[in-house]
Amino acid sequence: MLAGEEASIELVQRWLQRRDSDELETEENPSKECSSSGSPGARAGRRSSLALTPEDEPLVDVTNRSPPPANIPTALIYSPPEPLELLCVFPERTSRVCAAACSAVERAGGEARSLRCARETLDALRRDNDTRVPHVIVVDARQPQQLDALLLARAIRGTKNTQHVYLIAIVKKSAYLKDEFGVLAYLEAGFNRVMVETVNTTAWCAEVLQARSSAACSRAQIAATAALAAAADRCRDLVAITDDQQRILLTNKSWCRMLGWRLEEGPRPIHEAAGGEALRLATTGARDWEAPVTLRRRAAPDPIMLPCRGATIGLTKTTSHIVFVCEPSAGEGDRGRGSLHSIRRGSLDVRSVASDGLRRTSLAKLQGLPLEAPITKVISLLSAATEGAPPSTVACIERAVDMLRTSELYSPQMRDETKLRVEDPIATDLIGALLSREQVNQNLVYMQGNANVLSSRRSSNDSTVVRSQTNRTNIKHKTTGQLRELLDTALSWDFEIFRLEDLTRGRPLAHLGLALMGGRFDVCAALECDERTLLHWLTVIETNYHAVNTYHNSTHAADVLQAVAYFLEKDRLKNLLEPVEAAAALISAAAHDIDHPGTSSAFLCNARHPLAILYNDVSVLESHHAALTFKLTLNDDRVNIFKNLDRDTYKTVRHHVIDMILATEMTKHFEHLAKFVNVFYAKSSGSKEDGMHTDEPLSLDTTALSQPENVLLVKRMMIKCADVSNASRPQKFAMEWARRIAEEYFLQTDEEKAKDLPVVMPMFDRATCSIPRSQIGFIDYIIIDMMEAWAAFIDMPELVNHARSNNQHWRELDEAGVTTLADVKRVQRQNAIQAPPTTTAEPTTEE
Ligand SMILES: Nc1ncnc2c1ncn2[C@@H]1O[C@@H]2COP(=O)(O)O[C@H]2[C@H]1O
Repeated sequence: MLAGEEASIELVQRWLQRRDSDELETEENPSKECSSSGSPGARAGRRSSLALTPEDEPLVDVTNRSPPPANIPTALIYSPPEPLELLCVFPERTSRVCAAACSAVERAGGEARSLRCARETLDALRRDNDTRVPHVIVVDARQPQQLDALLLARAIRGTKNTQHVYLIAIVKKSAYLKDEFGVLAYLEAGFNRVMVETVNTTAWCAEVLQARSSAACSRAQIAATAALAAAADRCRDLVAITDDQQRILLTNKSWCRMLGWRLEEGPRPIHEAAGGEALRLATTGARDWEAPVTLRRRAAPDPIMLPCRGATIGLTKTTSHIVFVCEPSAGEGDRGRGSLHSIRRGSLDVRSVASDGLRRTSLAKLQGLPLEAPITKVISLLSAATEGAPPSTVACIERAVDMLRTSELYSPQMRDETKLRVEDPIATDLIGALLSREQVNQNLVYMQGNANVLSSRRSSNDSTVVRSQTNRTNIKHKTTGQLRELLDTALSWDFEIFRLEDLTRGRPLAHLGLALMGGRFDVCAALECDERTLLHWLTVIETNYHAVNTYHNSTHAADVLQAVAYFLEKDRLKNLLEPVEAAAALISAAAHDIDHPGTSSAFLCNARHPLAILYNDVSVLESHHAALTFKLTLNDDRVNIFKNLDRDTYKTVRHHVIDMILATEMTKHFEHLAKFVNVFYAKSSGSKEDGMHTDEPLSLDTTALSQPENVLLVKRMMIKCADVSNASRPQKFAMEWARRIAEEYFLQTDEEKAKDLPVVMPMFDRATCSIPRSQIGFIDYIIIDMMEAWAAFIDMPELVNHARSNNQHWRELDEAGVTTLADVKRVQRQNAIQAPPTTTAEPTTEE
């Protein structure tokens, strides 16, 4: 093998290893069933994979979803048949399990050898590295005091040329069954599979054959990638490949030679080397482009400008790599080619211009497929409009098309973020944590043996189910005079929610739910269920909120339910929603934060909480709230408010409830808001690019309500606004909610520090955080825009008025030196906010 080839293979391998370790953070098993046997295999496929699930096949490319998938070189990925090589590491010389594995391999025509300790194993791997790397290594993990299997797996993975080796850990059945997430520690250490000890040779035979095939496939993929890297090395074009963060991972020899880089250089930001239009296109989400690039040479002061062709690669919707291929001019390459293109003055997005011959051919082929999405049509129309248009119009349209091609069409960048960052770090912390997932620290060092880093404040999912089924299933609703009087005001915006909390001894949801859902909105009629079932449902839902949470408890659920009920009474919604849709909205509100642990999704991801593993770090809490709502509802006929619905209606209600609960995820805040504004507010033609921040007044246009998908936007907006309506309530309520959420944030920070986890909102430290300033930021950046849009839609100006006046009040408190929880409590006391003690009403239980 040539020295350069070796270097590039090593580079690729390092790069694959890095990718693998990144993936470990995010691609764990989606379900418990998978975690025991199916998933390790699937994961093994993924560890070094360039592909390859059916939905990733090239067909995706033609649907014009962005970014485009790689043109996967499947022809390169083949695995020549080769005899199976097994290495067993068993401390016990006479192990019957080891004997069974070895005899299975011999039966399958392969070769097996066994070693007794980690040192021997690592020595053998290093010694035989180029000649005899086994396909499968089986490690005895049953006696940690004799052999530390996890340590050995890590060491094996750290050895050259072992990415494709299939690692199996052998455990005792009792250990395997003891902990459903126990396999995670093994997977993290680098094992592909955890297997219960067996002396059955047939079982071993099946196991090693599968493992061999997986190892061979993985080896073939690595070899194919190395071949592509070697091809790149032999090109005269300058090639660089970056990751999604625009850090250069791989460069070819021409790149290194011309720019003075070394092949083995680690990841570096592309902007250190390149600039110009090509970089702009690459970083704004274009899929395929040709544009000039400026490249900086280390040895020369002046940059060079070259034509560059590029592509954004991604096997899924997200970009994984960006490829730059820069064409050296005659004087700059090794040898002149004589047919070099001149650098284009303007940029050319290959896919947006129909004059490209190749593309026309493939388009012609694709036109027969029924795959055209509206966005494809829009892009085609815009591209057609460039024909014969003046250059400034072409440039405008090209820019618009670039933007349309990004997958983040509705996620505006926070233009004011810099200002916010400079002005107020507390607001930056809060808004950053609410709006982005980047707070999740993917590089956290895993705390070994502590896969179950549960918040001490949360109860486990399963235990909540049991609790809710066994307790209080037969509650009779008795209201005292005071409570009845209070519930009579349930449809006013200054409803005394905290008084309800007191009067019901922390069980406001069942009482308010019964009054609103059972009473005013007659959810029972809409769902064809009886009131007793509704009461049982409300009770179970309420029981599964954590009373210990200061904010995310059933009082918050009741508050959101009350806000949704209030909104539903507005003419616009009264005339819009069917009874069953109103019922779905109320159900979503009541259940939208069920089993909330009092910590954020980012916290759960950082702590590798089972829910984060289950939901792959995506919409963790919201997915859990929605799933648990249905689990609890369907589990028990006495609770099942949907039991009488026909199949179609049930499906509709389920769809609405899930959609609304998921809409409460704050990372999608601007996406939902932008969709709502774009659909229901007409923009003047002279407005700025994104319409959201234009100074032009927007005028309400409700004609789009005739389309059901737009009604969905209204429902999402309704629950979103209800969810954070606390900041648009009269001052005394807003203040108490702010105190409660701040306390919960502080507790999260305390817990993060205690457990040595990354701190999601470092400014939210109880000793130093200014609560008024957090509220000013929250209202300025989250509340005002949203409430303005919603208030105009449902004709409820007080939403904005309260938000503004609360903002003003927090500013005054800030100026007066109010900072901590104690300060806020003092102000509350001074204002006599808290209601005087009241006699409590008992919802009585009968069994
Ligand atoms: N008054 C407030 N101040 C700061 N953050 C808030 C306030 N009200 C709601 N939030 C945040 O907004 C989020 C909305 O979704 P969650 O209920 O999951 O969690 C909520 C809090 O994190």
